[in-house]
Amino acid sequence: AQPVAEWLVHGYDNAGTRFSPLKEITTDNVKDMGLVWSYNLESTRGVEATPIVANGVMYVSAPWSVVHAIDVRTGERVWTYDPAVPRSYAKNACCDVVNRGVAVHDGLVYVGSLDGRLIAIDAKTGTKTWEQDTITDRSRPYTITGAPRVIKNKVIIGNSGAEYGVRGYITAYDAKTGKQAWRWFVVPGDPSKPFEDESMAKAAKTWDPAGKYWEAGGGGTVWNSMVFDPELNLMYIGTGNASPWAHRRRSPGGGDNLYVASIVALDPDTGKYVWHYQETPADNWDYTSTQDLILADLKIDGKVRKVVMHAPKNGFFFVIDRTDGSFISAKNFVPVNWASGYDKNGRPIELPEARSPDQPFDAIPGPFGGHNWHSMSFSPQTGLAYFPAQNIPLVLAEDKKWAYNKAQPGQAMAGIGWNLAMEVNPRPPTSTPFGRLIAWDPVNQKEVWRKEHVSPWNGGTLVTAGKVVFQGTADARLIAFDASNGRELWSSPMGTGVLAAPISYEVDGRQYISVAVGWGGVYGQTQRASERNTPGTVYTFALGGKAPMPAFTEFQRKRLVSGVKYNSDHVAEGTGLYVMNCAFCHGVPGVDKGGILPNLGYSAPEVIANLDRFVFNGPYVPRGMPDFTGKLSMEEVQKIKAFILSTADAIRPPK
Ligand SMILES: O=C(O)c1cc(C(=O)O)c2c(n1)C(=O)C(=O)c1cc(C(=O)O)[nH]c1-2
Ligand SMILES: [Ca+2]
Repeated sequence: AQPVAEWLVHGYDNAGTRFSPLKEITTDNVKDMGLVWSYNLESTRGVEATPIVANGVMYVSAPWSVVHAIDVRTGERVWTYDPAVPRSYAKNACCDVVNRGVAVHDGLVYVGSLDGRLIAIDAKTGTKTWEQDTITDRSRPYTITGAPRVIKNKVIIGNSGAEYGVRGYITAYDAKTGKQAWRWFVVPGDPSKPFEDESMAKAAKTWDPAGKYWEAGGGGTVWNSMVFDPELNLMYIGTGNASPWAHRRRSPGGGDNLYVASIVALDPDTGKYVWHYQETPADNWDYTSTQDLILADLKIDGKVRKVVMHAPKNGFFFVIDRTDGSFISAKNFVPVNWASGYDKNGRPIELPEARSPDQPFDAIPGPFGGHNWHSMSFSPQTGLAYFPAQNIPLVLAEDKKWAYNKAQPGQAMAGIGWNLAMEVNPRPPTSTPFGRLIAWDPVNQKEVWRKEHVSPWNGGTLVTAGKVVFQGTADARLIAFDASNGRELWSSPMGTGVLAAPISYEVDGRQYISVAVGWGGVYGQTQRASERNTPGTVYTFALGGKAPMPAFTEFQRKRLVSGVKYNSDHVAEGTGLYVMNCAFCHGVPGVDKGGILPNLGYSAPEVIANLDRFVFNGPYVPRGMPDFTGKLSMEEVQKIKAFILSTADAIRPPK
């Protein structure tokens, strides 16, 4: 049993509940909470880390996988460790240069670096003890954004890259020495070569080799969730979407494509596959199952069941038997238009229009998910799970011209190295965006309360024995809710939009709430819901805290670009080129407000006039922008310019 006082593991405990048993802060007195200290993470990109607090020190990772050690009594820096990720590597990260946190075990702090290394740092001194390259194939754009976990003296890490085309796997290393203990691949490799294990031979039967799925890697990356049941001696992971997204392109003859979009149970000693439950068979919509898993024992139909709970991107809340992976129940927690429900065997009942070869589909939830990685919590007191639900509209249509890794004219997303085999937004979406906090009863599979927020992309949650739920929001607040009914009890402004989950811990008999804040992640690259743009900061609160808030920085909106000549005949073609090559980082010119990356509608006229100088081996390549040399022609850049300029003209208020 861990001391209740600290926050030693990513999800608070092995079960990943994010339920703190501390109860000095209650629904009655939370209104008296104030700031105790704040700490500058010196960053401008998404902060997604759950801090770890061990022996009075907070270990938290910032963008670019930089680790900060902070004295929780004073908020002062103990040390920082920068793994010196080459900034040019950012082009390989689909969703910002984020890091979801460190693991701490036996005097060492573990971080996965964006460029794929696992590093052990001395917790006292902040110096490196060992480092391992976790990447099996350096010719592919693998990244790491997830937090490592330590299970039975092994430190375990997965990776990312399924939008680009990689083969997902996880690896365990001896926590002390860094020596590799085991590795489990999520999807099969080239079937003409020997399979790594039996589970891969079994999985290969669910892929059609005519799709040469191994060329694009197959996907199934493990980039977020990992929990552990010591009694059953099983660890559980959630696996990501397939590479490429379009099922017909990677597996033309059909097949479920194991083990993508699944919950998988592994033996933590050997890495051997034990069971799986696939939440989205034959995924076609980027429905990753990497969202936080939570283990609990729930009384269902009069019987206590050992379950794993999950609210993945696909919009259904799952309750699965964690002893053997058998299906208990699934119910949609947001509106869903790809499936009408799940049958008693746990298979989705798909709606036919969801996989049309010819028609664009405005999937609900869209590829950003009905729930993304933002952490879920579960209170055994209320029996409720708390998580941010959302919809972010995006229309997809199968890309018939797709071929792996070939930047050919008209091939969607090839210029940025993505292999989706999908065209994005071939027509404008009609579904409605929303973001809300949901309190969900997993036994009865129903929503108990909700709180609507002003925007999607809100922060993860913490729930405490004081019956308070804490959540940060996209519009830059930290809010306390009554866990039973969702009543808002307290809130504080934050320096910018919040993504990560708060934590709670006790030092010298006092309960603290901390949250690491920095807007970004995939949605935050292009959009924002707050006018604040303060650098990444850790805020720490307690009852009676009286420290002043640090000064907040305002987001500086520039002027809509104007005064550059363009040919309006180019706009139509420029629109498609812009969406395929620019939109994922820079958003819709002038319409999206600009997230953490510049919105090109607000560029200086000189930048747009000379756009080719930025696009072809430009000044931002060393900072992570892709180089479009050989992927776009000079004429195509002229067309992209016309789209940016005409959009700015279209939304400019009349004089
Ligand atoms: O398939 C992958 O390997 C992968 C990786 C990541 C990541 O590492 O951040 C994300 C996603 N997919 C993804 O689909 C997604 O929606 C997403 C959001 C975020 C984020 O940090 O905001 N990361 C990722
Ligand atoms: Ca993905």
